[in-house]
Amino acid sequence: MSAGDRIRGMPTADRETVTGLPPGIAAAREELTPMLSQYADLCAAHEDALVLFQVGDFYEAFCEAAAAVARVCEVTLTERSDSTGDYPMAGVPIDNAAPYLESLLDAGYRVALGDQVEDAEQASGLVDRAVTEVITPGTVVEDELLEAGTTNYVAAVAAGDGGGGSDGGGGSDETGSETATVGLAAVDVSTGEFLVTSGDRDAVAEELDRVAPAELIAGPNAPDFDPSDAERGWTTHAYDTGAFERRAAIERLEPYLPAPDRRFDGDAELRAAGAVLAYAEYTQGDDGPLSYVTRIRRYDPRDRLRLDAAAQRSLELFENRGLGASDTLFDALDETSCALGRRCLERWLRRPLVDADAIRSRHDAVGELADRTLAREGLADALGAAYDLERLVGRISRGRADARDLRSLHATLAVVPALKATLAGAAGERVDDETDLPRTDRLRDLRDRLDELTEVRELIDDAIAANPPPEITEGGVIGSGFDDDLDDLRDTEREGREWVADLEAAERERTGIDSLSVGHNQVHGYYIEVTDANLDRVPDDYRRRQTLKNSERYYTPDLKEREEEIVGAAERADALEYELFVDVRGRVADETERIQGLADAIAELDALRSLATVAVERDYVRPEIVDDPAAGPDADPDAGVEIEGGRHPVVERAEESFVPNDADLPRGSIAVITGPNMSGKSTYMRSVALAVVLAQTGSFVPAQAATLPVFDRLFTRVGASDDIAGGQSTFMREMSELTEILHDAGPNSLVLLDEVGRGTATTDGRAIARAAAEFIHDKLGATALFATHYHGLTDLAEERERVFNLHFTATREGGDVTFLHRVVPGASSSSYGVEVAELAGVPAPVVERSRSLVAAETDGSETGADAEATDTEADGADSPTDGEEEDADASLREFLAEETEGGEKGESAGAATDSDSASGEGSATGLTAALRELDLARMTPIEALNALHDLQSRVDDDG
Ligand SMILES: Nc1ncnc2c1ncn2[C@@H]1O[C@H](COP(=O)(O)OP(=O)(O)OP(=O)(O)O)[C@@H](O)[C@H]1O
Repeated sequence: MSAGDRIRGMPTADRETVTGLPPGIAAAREELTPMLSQYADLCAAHEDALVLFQVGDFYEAFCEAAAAVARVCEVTLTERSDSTGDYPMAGVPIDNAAPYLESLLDAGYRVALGDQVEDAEQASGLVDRAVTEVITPGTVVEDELLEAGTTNYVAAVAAGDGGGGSDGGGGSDETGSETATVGLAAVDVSTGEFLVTSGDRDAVAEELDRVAPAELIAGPNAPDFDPSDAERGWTTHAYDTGAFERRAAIERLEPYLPAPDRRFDGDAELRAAGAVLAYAEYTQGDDGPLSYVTRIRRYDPRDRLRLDAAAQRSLELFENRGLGASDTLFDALDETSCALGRRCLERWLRRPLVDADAIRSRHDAVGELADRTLAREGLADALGAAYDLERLVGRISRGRADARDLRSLHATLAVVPALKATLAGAAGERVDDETDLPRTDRLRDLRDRLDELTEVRELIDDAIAANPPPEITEGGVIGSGFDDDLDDLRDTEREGREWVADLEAAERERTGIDSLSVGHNQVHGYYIEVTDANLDRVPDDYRRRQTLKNSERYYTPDLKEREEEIVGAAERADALEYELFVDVRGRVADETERIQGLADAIAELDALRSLATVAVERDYVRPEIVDDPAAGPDADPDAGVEIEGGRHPVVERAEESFVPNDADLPRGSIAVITGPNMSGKSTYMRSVALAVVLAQTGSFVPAQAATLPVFDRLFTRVGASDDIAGGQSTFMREMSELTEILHDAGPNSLVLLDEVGRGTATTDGRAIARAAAEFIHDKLGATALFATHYHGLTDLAEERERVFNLHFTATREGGDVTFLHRVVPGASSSSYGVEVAELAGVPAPVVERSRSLVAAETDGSETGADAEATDTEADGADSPTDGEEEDADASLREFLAEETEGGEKGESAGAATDSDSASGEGSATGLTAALRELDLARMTPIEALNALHDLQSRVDDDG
């Protein structure tokens, strides 16, 4: 579950009552004890957050906030009583806070951690506390709260000052409009990745879908997005409008990059970037700039294949709408070995490339790795040992890394030499005879970027113990031999302990008391214990420390001296270790940029290796990328999609015998695809779109051969997606998606339309489908695949130059239909809807009756047992009657209407194979009248069933 998922459905009222200062505390504010007064101050300073306040080993909340914590975290509500009154209190253990924090985030809270910031033992009076971190869905950095190998962004959107508005945020008329520029900035606080872009409202909305932030902060006058946030999986928080002001943004950005106002494309980007940084810093405890945010990357969404949310959803790139929730394209591609690679692959798939050379460069590398089995395997082994460097370096430079994190960094650096050697052909592999370097530029470049960071590795190796404890303040984190002073202290401590260890034997001998023992406890330290029976033999230099029931405990001046030496040395050693550790961590943090560079190289290498592994194991082929027609005189302006033996990358994993299909779509052409239900139309269309997405991501494609142009946008209108949450009817949603396509598609777009128009009455739907297809062909010039049950649409092939028909076939033997899943030229003649209904378990009487109605309608126009249509038949032989096009799947109502008007259907005299067709017109007409009289809207299911039963008996009687 992403952090964004967690906050869906959070009732707003809940949040309002318990963030900031709880009313119960506010009411008693004047008389609070100093500690609760400190709590009240922190709450008042964090109005949007629920404050958890450190008291000893617990994080506590009070009054209404306590009630919320108790409810959400399912902990007991207790009470704190002091001289000023009783206050409800609830707490969670600091040591095991993660699951409770997760519950609070799940419930939609932002949580401010009010930690003790001075040592309780050193403090005179009240311990100082401060908010060290505000945990929010988009800014969590705790590993326990983040999913491995994913990104977690907080984003900000800001309006520019276009429209003549003030510095505070811009003119409201302009910024609300669809064309005003909106800035978008997003940061992954756990890794430091930072993205900035801008565009009109729609472009930014689309980009937000790709970024998929866990949390969004919106500046003044920033547009509202539709559909709403909740549906898109993030939550929107208001944030200090001052942070969106131009001057404040510039000041905020200056420590990160010089002259920020010249780095961005316009004011809106600057404001969004400044605000998101302000928010990120605020959540990290306002300790100043986040030094690991070193790569602020601005980009133009047009530099990537644009895939809107509908396309991402319907192509099931990251989420599967069906039952097998993990069957997504990403899953099919993900053979990465480490979190860095996984995150990189996800980024690539969210933003496929549009530059032909950049695409080919990825294909080159994938090809080389696909050829080099040994290298692939060697890399997988080495990469499997790599930790998440991006998050590690984030923690290191935030000063939150412990010694184990540094060891993890070390372990990752330790694999770099192996990665380089493997790329250059270790294990006796022949790579490049002359250079011993990878064959492709891309892998050579990657090899150069694999920075071994030898000094950092050696520093950690020398400084940090091999198996350090999780705490960094209690010693044991620094290895021996690193610091002379520390070694001396440890020697002193060790010698002292040895002396104590020997003391028992020495004293037994000196005193002659065999039962004498030497021990230690937390309160009294070292002691010599003598039982009462031997007290007369206690020497004079023994000083009494403690009296027990049957014995006395003593110390000697020597023992005391040694003890002080041991304790002193241990304390100083712990303190020195901490200092040394912080110093080492700081020196490692100084190399943040280099470590991030290495992380990028490892990530890319793993992503490429994953693509190569998939290519080999699933038999993908390198697609040939044809140049953009604008690229030069050699480019073929019509070069379109040519796929031989293409497969659907996800469906083929579930289907044992997937049937490969070809696709030949010149640029600007429209394939109208007809065929029975369940025959494979949607799967086919998606296979083509997924081949495009895969190719532009840098992957090979599931086919025998493929030549593909570079598309810049991909649109889909696939399936009926209900939008109940968004309050839109299915048909309304369908039409708004269609609107977007008809507005924005162009010659470099690929458009998938699946059964457009089916959400409304057949006549209207058919008209809309046809008009849309004509518009796409005549005006937009986009390349399109159009699956439809409106067979009339197949006439377009005769009327328009670049429209052609494809259909899917099935065979029928007796009553059984077998889908061949094979696409062939021409249009189909049958929908086999009744057979699919039967497969789905519709009761036999209804199936039989439907069959007889269909037979009556077609009246022998079917060709026979083999339902496969010939081209002539398909492209027009099912000629319209009364000037109307005929649909093989015309609804029952339409059929009945036409039938009573006495319309004779079909001109061919071929006999239908189904025996029911013999039931003939006479009985069908009588039944029709009976059917027509039924008032379905007023019938209960039982009445309907009875009516059906009557009708059936009449058929039997007639029969
Ligand atoms: N090429 C293929 N090889 C094998 N099985 C396939 C193939 N294409 C589709 N299928 C199987 O057939 C099922 C139905 O396919 P699909 O949803 O594409 O049909 P459709 O023609 O779009 O149906 P409808 O018109 O009802 O929407 C798929 O779930 C898949 O299991």
